[in-house]
Amino acid sequence: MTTIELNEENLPRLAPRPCDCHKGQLGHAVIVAGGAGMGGAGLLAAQACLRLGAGLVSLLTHPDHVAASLARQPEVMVHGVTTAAGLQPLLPQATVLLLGPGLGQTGQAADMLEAAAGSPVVQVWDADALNLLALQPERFIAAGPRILTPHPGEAARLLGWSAGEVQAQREQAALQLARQYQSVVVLKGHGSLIADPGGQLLVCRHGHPVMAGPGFGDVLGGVITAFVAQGMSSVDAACLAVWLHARAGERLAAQGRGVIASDLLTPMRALLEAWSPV
Ligand SMILES: NC(=O)C1=CN([C@@H]2O[C@H](COP(=O)(O)OP(=O)(O)OC[C@H]3O[C@@H](n4cnc5c(N)ncnc54)[C@H](O)[C@@H]3O)[C@@H](O)[C@H]2O)[C@@H](O)CC1
Ligand SMILES: Nc1ncnc2c1ncn2[C@@H]1O[C@H](COP(=O)(O)OP(=O)(O)O)[C@@H](O)[C@H]1O
Repeated sequence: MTTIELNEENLPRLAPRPCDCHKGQLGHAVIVAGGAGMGGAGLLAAQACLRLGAGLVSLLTHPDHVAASLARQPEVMVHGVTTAAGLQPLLPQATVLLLGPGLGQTGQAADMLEAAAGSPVVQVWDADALNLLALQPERFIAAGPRILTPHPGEAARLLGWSAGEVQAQREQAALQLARQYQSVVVLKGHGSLIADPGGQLLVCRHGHPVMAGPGFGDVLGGVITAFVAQGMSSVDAACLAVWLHARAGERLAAQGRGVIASDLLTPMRALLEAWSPV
């Protein structure tokens, strides 16, 4: 097994925007996230997606979260949705989907996930989408290409292993997940790994323990989605997002404990602009 270390020699770049660029060329990310009590997860993902350059971002979330989300981020189009039927009219607008942050694992969440899985666009599966997939893999076969972003606990559920077993053999776990689910996989945690079903494996050796807090994964999901929206391949989007996210965490490390996930947005944008000027 050859593991490629992500570094500035092999890191992909976003293409510069043409001067007549308009938002319709930068993708429409539809994010299905934020069940009862977890509105922040979807909002963090939506903000990150918007801040890393997606053309349009729609957040489909529990109705309880609509007003707060709009107040915090009016550029995001926020819809209160709790059923698969409510989701259907919005899905055809998507050029990329992000499914799962804070979604919950209720029957309605599963129905919404099943409806979204039928979309032909690239689908980023995170958090509760992964937990639901682990419970009923045969129900949630995606119509479009899929990127799975498990942390070690979610990876364990998907593989039927323990989290300890995943951590003891992270590279095998990432490759096995990519093969088993025929998806690009980002196995998160210290030394995040990116695997594809063909057996390609990359590792990011950046990042910092200040990132051990709520919502850091939700932000990563939003960033991957933003890069797919802007035309990157799934593997390139995953690599660039993981690297920027980890490097931004390192930049914040001097602030010590209490760095929060939304703090990543400013340094990630600065790093992206240095790496891939607009
Ligand atoms: N503001 C919000 O609304 C937030 C909502 N969240 C949502 O809360 C739900 C539950 O997600 P959680 O991730 O908290 O719970 P989980 O039960 O999925 O994961 C926690 C467990 O996973 C394992 N694990 C995770 N990372 C690990 C690592 N790096 N090394 C070893 N083991 C590791 C550990 O066993 C840990 O106890 C998800 O839907 C998530 O999206 C979270 O994202 C936190 C923020
Ligand atoms: N100690 C650490 N070193 C490097 N990266 C970390 C560390 N702790 C957390 N991270 C990163 O932060 C993110 C946490 O994601 P996740 O566990 O899904 O959080 P949440 O569900 O709260 O959003 C992952 O991208 C992970 O790689």
